[in-house]
Amino acid sequence: MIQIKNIKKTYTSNNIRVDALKNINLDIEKGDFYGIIGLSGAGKSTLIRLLNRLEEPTSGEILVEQKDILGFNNSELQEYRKKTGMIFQHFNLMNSRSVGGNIAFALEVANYPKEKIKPRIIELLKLVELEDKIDSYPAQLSGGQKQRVAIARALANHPKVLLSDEATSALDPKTTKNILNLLKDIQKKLNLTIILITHQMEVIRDSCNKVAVLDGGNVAEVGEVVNIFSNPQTVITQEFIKHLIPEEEAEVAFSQKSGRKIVKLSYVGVAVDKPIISQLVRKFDVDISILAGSIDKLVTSSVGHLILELSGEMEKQLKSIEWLKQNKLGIEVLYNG
Ligand SMILES: Nc1ncnc2c1ncn2[C@@H]1O[C@H](COP(=O)(O)OP(=O)(O)OP(=O)(O)O)[C@@H](O)[C@H]1O
Repeated sequence: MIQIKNIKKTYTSNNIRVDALKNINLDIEKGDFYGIIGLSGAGKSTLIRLLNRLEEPTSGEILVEQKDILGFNNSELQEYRKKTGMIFQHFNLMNSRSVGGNIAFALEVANYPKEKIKPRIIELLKLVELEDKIDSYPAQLSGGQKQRVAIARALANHPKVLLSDEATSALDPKTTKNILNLLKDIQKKLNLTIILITHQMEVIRDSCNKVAVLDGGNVAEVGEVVNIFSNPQTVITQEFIKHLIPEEEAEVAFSQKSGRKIVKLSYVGVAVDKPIISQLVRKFDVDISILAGSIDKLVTSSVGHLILELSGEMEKQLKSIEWLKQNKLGIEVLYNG
């Protein structure tokens, strides 16, 4: 649905040159909930601003449904923007207008038929479960409610794509989950493609099926969230994931003893059900202690991590590790005692 090809963006101000995006290639399919994660300065906002043409790239191509959006004339661009909704970290609501008035604005500028505006507002407020707030003003709403209004406004003109620029970053964890659940529901109901940028891996975990990790203007890693979570390839991705499970590291540091090995197993989906530990004990006569464990419930599957301490004869420990590798479980030796 969206192809980003060889995109480069260089800013130059006061003779200082910043290569914000160096060479970005991404393929976003219809119906994806596509996450773009990166540290501050990685180029996330620049990329999303290119997608709705608030910025122009220095070079490269962006195709949306096979159309080159960089070649659009004014009326094509206007039409494209109608079909591309956007939500922001700070909601960007007009304080002088009521909830209904904020949504009406998006419809008015798109020349929506006057008599259909009120029914459309009611329909949108039902979708975001805020029908009773139609006459309230933004100042009377919580952060989560404001973001719901912003979502309703972004959907007013039946967009095909919704761009979310750190839309949950100003919200507490519980409200963040509510908003992500709402976005997932809406995506299914309306068959939307959502592109979400964030600096939080838990947001990716709780909402996206695919993710691109940006680092210094490049794509460090890209793929299905389940693959990236179970087997992150780059240090930057490993760091993002590590932040979700800090307590495991403390356990490992605390448990290091000579003659024992500590391994981390990663397994996906159905592998969660396999009796791995009992098989290991029976086959190799090793002793196993579980130091830590977690299951990340992703949108498409689950990824489990187990941190095990192996003890007993060294040869049996080594054979156990070999067997785990052969069984195609992700295995990393964290401590080689
Ligand atoms: N208008 C601009 N003029 C000059 N440099 C800019 C401009 N906008 C962004 N940059 C620079 O481009 C780089 C990427 O910025 P961008 O805002 O895209 O990153 P980001 O990943 O969204 O960061 P954050 O999470 O902090 O918003 C940064 O070095 C930033 O300073």
